Order: sequence, then structure tokens, then C-alpha cells
Amino acid sequence: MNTNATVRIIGAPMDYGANRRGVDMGPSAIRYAGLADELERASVAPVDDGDLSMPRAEEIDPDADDATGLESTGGESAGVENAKFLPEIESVNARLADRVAETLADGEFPLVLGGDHSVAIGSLHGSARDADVGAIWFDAHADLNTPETSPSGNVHGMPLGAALGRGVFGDMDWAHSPRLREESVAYVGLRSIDERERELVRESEMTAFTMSDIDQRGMTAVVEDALAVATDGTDGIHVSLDLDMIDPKAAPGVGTPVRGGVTYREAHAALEAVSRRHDRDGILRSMDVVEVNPILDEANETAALAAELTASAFGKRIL
Ligand SMILES: NC(=[NH2+])NCCC[C@H](N)C(=O)O
Ligand SMILES: [Mn+2]
Ligand SMILES: [Mn+2]
Repeated sequence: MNTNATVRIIGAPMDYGANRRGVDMGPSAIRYAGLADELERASVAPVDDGDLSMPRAEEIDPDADDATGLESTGGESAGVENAKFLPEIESVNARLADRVAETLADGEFPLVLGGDHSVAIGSLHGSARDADVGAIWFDAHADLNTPETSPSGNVHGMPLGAALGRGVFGDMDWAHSPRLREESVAYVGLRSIDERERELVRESEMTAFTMSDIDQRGMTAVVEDALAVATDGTDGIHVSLDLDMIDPKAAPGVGTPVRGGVTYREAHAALEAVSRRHDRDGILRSMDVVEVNPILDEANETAALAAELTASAFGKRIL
């Protein structure tokens, strides 16, 4: 991926993966906060594809044809227990993955705006379809549950479990990313992990940088290590930015806030470290920006931060 490819904005106003309404307005809020201008200040040329259409839950009908453009089939995920709205999430992510893969095939950069974090299943799948991809997962949460382990049944707590083909996701082609290897995934910002998930993270081959690591070593050093993990032996990286990595004082507009998060400045330092590495080696391949919930926000500040951080990832500098 060249360093100044066209950035194609793909809105994915999904809220089926989360237990709170409002996160479906994330893409509009991030655009309204000036994403395009921020990106232009970073010298990238964004092209906005608008939003993917979302099925209405009551429209999901296994026998319906696709005349509406909504693949309203239960698909491989029909009948799975403890994963709310999984057929809807399958339908959206199958289309999202295609869009991301087509964008990459055109030599452009897919920037996916969520929506809840379940959209990362589609963005990762599309990104890791024709290449070996590493990932940096900026998040307070590990998102490694599967329907077998989830305490909530909310799929936004499962996207990495899905992408890695764990549990029941192993049988769902749309869910797992065959060319994403566990050892190429690094977490940054962890501080809220479910009991069963803790074992899964410990036993996995992923690298986990928690808030304690950031406290002790500083954000820049941590992200440089995360980049080393994600780029080693891969063709490029996917960056998944869950805004709840940031402390709720600076990013209140998220559905699952956890206190003790990274500061405003640390968040910028994190994405600036990504961009410095990208300037050198052209490592960035795809990105998603997720979990912004305008209903819970204060004067759109979380969406504004999402726009700013995205610009930092693409090279916007203070001076
Ligand atoms: N992307 C997120 N905000 N995920 C929150 C997940 C919370 C919890 N671990 C769950 O599985 O329900
Ligand atoms: Mn999270
Ligand atoms: Mn998340």
C-alpha cells in the first residue's frame, strides 16, 4: 500500500453488536465533526462512499430474495445461541468485507466508520482476504469472546474471537479471516477483560499491552512494540480503533466506558507512532474507527476526537 493512496471512507452504521442504541449514528457524527477536513490537513484525499445499508431486524427473512440489496438470509449463523442479531451482523459484514477487499484491489485505503465493534469482523475479513495481515487492537476490552464464552451475547465483544475463527465462528466462512495469524495481533489499552476471556488472552499467541504497560513504559514505546508484532512477517496491518480505549473524561460518547483509560495526548501519541512507521515502511493497510455513540456524547467531542485521531494516523502533525 503506498503512503498517499486515496482514502475511501466506508460508513457502517451498525448497532446490532451492542446493547445500546445510538452507535448507529457514529459515522454521521464523525463526518459532521470534520473528518474530511482533518484528513485533508493530513494531506490525504478522502473519497466518501456513504454508508452501507443496514437491514432492519424485522426484515430478516430466510426466504426473501435480495431485491432490497439486503442479504436478508440467516446464512451460516442462523440458530446460533448467545450471539444477538448474528444473521444481521453476518449480512452487513459479508458486504463490508467485499467493499474493503475491492477498495484494496483498486489501490485505495479502506477507512471504515462504525458502528459498533462487530464491523471489524467484516473489515478484517476484507483486508485479510488476499494478504497476510497483522492487527493492532486499540481497546479497553479484549473482544475475544465467542458465543460460548460471552457474558452478554453482544457480538461487539467477539470480533477478534470471530476473526481468529474461535468457537462456533470456526465454521463460519464470513466470520474468520484466514490470513490473520494470532501471533500478528497486538492489543493496546486493555483494562476490562471478562473472567473467561482473561484465560483466553493469556493462553493465546497474541501480545497484550495493558494500561499498566502504558503506565510503566509510555505510549510511544508500547505502540512501537505493537507495530513490531503486527508487521513481522505480514504484508501490512489493520488498525482497529475502539474509542473506549480513551478515558471516558476525554471520550464520554461510547457504549461501554471504562475508567482509567488513556489520555487525550496519549491517544494522539499512539496514532502518531503508527503514522511515523507508515511513513517509513507503508505498513498501514486498513483501519476501522468504532463505538462512537453520539447519544451518550457531550457536544460531539468523542466523534471530534475520532476524526482527529484518524488524521494523526494519516500523518497530521502539530508542526
Ligand atoms: N467493543 C466493545 N466495546 N466491546 C465490549 C465488550 C464487553 C464485554 N467483554 C462483552 O463481551 O460483552
Ligand atoms: Mn471496547
Ligand atoms: Mn472493542
